[in-house]
Amino acid sequence: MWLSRVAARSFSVAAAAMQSARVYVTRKVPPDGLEVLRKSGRVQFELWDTDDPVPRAELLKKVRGVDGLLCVLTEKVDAELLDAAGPGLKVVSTMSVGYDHLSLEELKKRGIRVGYTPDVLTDAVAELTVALLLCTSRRLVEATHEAKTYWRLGHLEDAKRFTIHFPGLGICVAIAERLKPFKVKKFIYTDVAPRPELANMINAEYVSMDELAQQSDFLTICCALTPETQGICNKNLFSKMKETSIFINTSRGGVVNQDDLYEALATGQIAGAGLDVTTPEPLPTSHPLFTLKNCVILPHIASASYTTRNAMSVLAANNLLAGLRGEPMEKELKL
Ligand SMILES: O=CC(=O)O
Repeated sequence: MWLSRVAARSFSVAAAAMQSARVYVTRKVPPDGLEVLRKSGRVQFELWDTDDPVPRAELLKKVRGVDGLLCVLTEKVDAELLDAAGPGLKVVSTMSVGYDHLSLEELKKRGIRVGYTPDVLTDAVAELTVALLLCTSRRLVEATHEAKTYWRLGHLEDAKRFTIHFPGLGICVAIAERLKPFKVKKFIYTDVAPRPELANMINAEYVSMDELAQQSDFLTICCALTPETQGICNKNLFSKMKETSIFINTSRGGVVNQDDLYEALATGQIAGAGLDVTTPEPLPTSHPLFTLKNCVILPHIASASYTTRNAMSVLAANNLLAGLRGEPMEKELKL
C-alpha cells in the first residue's frame, strides 16, 4: 500500500512535470509521429518545419531550455548543443537507427536518456540495398541513358552467379533473405566474432576480413559507424577484392575511405560501387565519385518509404514521451 502510494506520487510528479514539457523537433517529421506528440496533450513542441536540416545556429537557439529533443541524424548532439540546451534537457530521441551523430559520453555524463528507432526500418533498408545491388551490377543508370542515346551497353552481371559477403550481420540477414530467390551460391560474413544465431538463419559462413575481400563478388556493408569501423573500407580492402566485384554501402559514409574507393573504381581494381551514404551528405556535385560511370550514388534514402518513416516517427515520439514521463522507452540506448 505504502509502496504503491509512493509510486503513484512519483508518477504524478513526473506527469505534472510533463504538463509543461517543452520539446524541439528538428525536422518536419512524418505526420503520424507529430500526431502522437499532439495527442499526448503533455508537450508543447516547436518544429523546424522543412525537409532541410535546421541550421546549427538556429538549432542552438531553439534548444535553449527544452526538456526534450526529437532529432534526426543530421543534428550533431554534442557538448556544445547540450550546453546550449541547459540542465533541463532530459531526453534526446533520434529518429534513426544509427547514433553516430550523438555524443553518448556527453549524454551519459549529464544523465540524459536516449531513444532511437531500430527494427522498424530493417525491411526498407534491406529492400533498398537489394535494389542498389541490382542497379549497380546490371548498370541500370547507364542503361537508361543508353536507351535514350546509342542503345548499346557493355557486359551486364547477374546476381545469382555470385557469392554475397557482409561485414557484420544484423540487417544483412534481411538483405540475404531477399537475395535468396536470386539463387545466390553462398553467403559469407565477417564480424568481431562469429554470430551463429543469425548466421544460421541464412546459412552464412564466418570468414576473416581478408577472406571476405578476396572471395567477394558482392560486398555489402551494413555495420554501424564507430571508432573501430571508421574507414575500414580502404585501399587495403579494395586491393584484395576481385576486379569483377561490386561494393555496396547502405550504412554510413564514414566506414569508407572515399579517396581509396575512387582510386579502386577509376583504375578498375573493382567493377562498381553503389552508395546510399557518403561523406559528407549531401556529397558535393563536383565530387570525383560523381564522374564515374561505375559508381551509383543515392541521397541516403534507404529508410525513406512513407510507411517506414511514419513508423520511425511514431517510435521516436513514443520514446520521447516515455522518457519525459520517466518510464521505460520502447527502444532506449543503454548508455
Ligand atoms: O541511416 C539511417 C538511420 O540511421 O536511421
